[in-house]
Amino acid sequence: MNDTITAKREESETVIEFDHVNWKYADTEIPALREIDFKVNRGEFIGIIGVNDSGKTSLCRLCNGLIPHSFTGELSGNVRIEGEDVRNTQTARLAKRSGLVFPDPEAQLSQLTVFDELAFGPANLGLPKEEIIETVNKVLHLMDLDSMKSRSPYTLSGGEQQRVAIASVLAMNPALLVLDEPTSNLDPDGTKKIFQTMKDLNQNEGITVLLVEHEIELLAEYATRIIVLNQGKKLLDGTPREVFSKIDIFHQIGIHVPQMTQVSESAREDYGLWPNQQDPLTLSEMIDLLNL
Ligand SMILES: Nc1ncnc2c1ncn2[C@@H]1O[C@H](COP(=O)(O)OP(=O)(O)OP(=O)(O)O)[C@@H](O)[C@H]1O
Repeated sequence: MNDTITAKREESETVIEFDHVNWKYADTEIPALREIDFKVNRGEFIGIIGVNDSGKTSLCRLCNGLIPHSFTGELSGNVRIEGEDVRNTQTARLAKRSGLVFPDPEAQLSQLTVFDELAFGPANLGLPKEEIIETVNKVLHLMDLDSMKSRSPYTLSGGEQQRVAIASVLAMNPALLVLDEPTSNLDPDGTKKIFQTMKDLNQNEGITVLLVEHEIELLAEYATRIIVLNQGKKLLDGTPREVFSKIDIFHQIGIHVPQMTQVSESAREDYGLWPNQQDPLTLSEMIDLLNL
């Protein structure tokens, strides 16, 4: 790896910027995304929430140039990844800046061994062999996959396959990791492990994370910022505490807030408890609130 994944990047603070973005697929009437406007700073861990069809996957596709390069439709506004406009930049070049992980890891795997899977992207970029080997070994170690490097990715469990899919994206040394419902096929343990891996990559390796998820409790615990999409529009954007305090809005759009927040709000509304306290987001915050 030229600049290893642990090395500090010199580039600007903004990793990705959506500037009044509208997107409509060619064969549809209603735009999938409308007036989407936000910036992601280096080091953020962003959770994206929304009901079905709210535009989450479309937003992910814009984050690495799949839209507009692999989908036809109408795009207005600008998406810039580390300053480069996705419209004018080849997807191979964008892949070095922003990596996308899909819900179904198997669909993302294609090689005979885990090692080859990780080497595939860097090899396509034409990197020298020694550099590829060094990079792959580093990422295998980082993702705790050393013992599996000679195995076929198809013989691994769902959680292991998802780690390989993430590792193969990391081997491209992106500044931004975009994950579209990566835990949708995993059990609770596998899901928690993916969240913990994301936290480690974010905090220890400086990788900016944008994670589409339905796991509200885990997002409340791990994300530094939450964006809520609804009908293709950005409805809420703020820290988990700011966003999940809008309980009425969550009820309206049909998404639940963290259980502890809901219980705390009911306790205040129905029993007049802790009238001036902030609602907790997690169990440990609830324990603090109860002075246990
Ligand atoms: N390839 C496509 N061609 C045409 N329309 C599409 C395509 N992909 C998505 N759409 C439409 O765009 C809108 C937003 O879909 P998108 O998949 O981005 O939402 P989502 O929030 O990820 O949904 P889900 O949670 O169900 O995956 C929907 O109306 C969907 O039908």
